[in-house]
Amino acid sequence: MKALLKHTRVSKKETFIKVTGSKSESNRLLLLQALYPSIAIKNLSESDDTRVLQKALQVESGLVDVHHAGTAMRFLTAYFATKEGAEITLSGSKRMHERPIKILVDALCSLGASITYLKEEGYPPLQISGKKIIHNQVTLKANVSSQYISALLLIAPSLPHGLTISLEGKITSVPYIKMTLALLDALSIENTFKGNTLTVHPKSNVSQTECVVESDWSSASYFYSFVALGAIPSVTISSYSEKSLQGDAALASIYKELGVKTVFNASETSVTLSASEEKHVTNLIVDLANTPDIAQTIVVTCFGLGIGCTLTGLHTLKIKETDRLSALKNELEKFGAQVSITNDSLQLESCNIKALSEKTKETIVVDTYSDHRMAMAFAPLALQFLVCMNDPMVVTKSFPSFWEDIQKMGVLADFQ
Ligand SMILES: O=C(O)C1=C[C@@H](OP(=O)(O)O)[C@@H](O)[C@H](O)C1
Ligand SMILES: C=C(OP(=O)(O)O)C(=O)O
Repeated sequence: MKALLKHTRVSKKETFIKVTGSKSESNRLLLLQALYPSIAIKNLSESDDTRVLQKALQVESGLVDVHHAGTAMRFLTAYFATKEGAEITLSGSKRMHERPIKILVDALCSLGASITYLKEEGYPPLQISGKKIIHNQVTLKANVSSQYISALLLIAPSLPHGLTISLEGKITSVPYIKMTLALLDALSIENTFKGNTLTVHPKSNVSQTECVVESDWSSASYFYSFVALGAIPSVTISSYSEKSLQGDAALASIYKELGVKTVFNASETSVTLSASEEKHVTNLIVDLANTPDIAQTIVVTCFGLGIGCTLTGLHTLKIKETDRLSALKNELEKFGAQVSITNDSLQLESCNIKALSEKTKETIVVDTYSDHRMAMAFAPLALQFLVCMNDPMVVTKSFPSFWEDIQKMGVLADFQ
């Protein structure tokens, strides 16, 4: 399937959008709910990744296919490995079988788990026989993916002696680790994070607790981009609060530099994004090691504004849904951008975007590489170029109503 993106008129009145719950918070809470059924969850994410995890948690033996869902793959590996009696084949999409998992598998096996590789060593699919784990000390590398660490933290309180995790190397995507710990705190599960050591105490039950998931900040990034590129003067999105567990809430300060003002409406738990009077910077320099999922949105916004950017801390992008650094370079160059990449950074040169969009008469076909964020990050360029999106339904991985919601931003997807 393809989608021809049409730029339509929008009413200048303020518009409102309800965004589904954070997929990171939802997936953590679902895992914890499987361990402690007294937890109730509100505003659960409607993403494919959350649905896949929810369904997988019902399975006791046999095949579980998580498709493209990275957190589901990593969290379920730890969950099934420590669930006595579980006999599971855990597989995923072709890309999932290229996303490394050895660091987590080695950590679990050192604790006494039984996990074997069914194809290539270090990668899914996995054969897991759930065991009672009595060890409580583990060491692992922390510079590849924080998901391995969150996976261990989530099952840690269910182990008879809890778990002490020693992290080696520079810790990546730290806010996601802090989110996991904050959710344990919310359930009164004792934990500490000191230097490179994480400790979680055992907990046999959790009292009845209702957890309300904040809406997804990574999904909010696309509205920031639309506002920055002048789609609409202002949009209010819910349900968000100033004190967030999600690292991607850093969007508010990053997009201040890109000309978008953020106002939190505390009583309505919403946030209003509007074009600010302050001019945007002419070159954006930002380290995204804490917020890898908004890299694609930011670079495309900078291109749409005609400004340059230097993004660093991108070492995890190569092992996500696709190699996001190469994908960004390939697709931005189709629009006439000048992009250079290394293993952990991206540099975009400034350009005369008005001249570029006026002289480009042909439709630019954007490939999405089975990556929801490629489709969503590039969609705002339909305000300036004729864009045709290949495989547009990839968005359902995190944001199923994306194409419907962006009609309010003046972009209509004509599916063909
Ligand atoms: O724990 C999580 O919910 C996530 C952690 C991050 O992964 P890495 O730690 O691999 O960067 C992020 O990119 C992913 O979308 C969600
Ligand atoms: C990287 C992502 O997800 P995951 O690693 O969970 O597949 C993402 O949603 O951008």
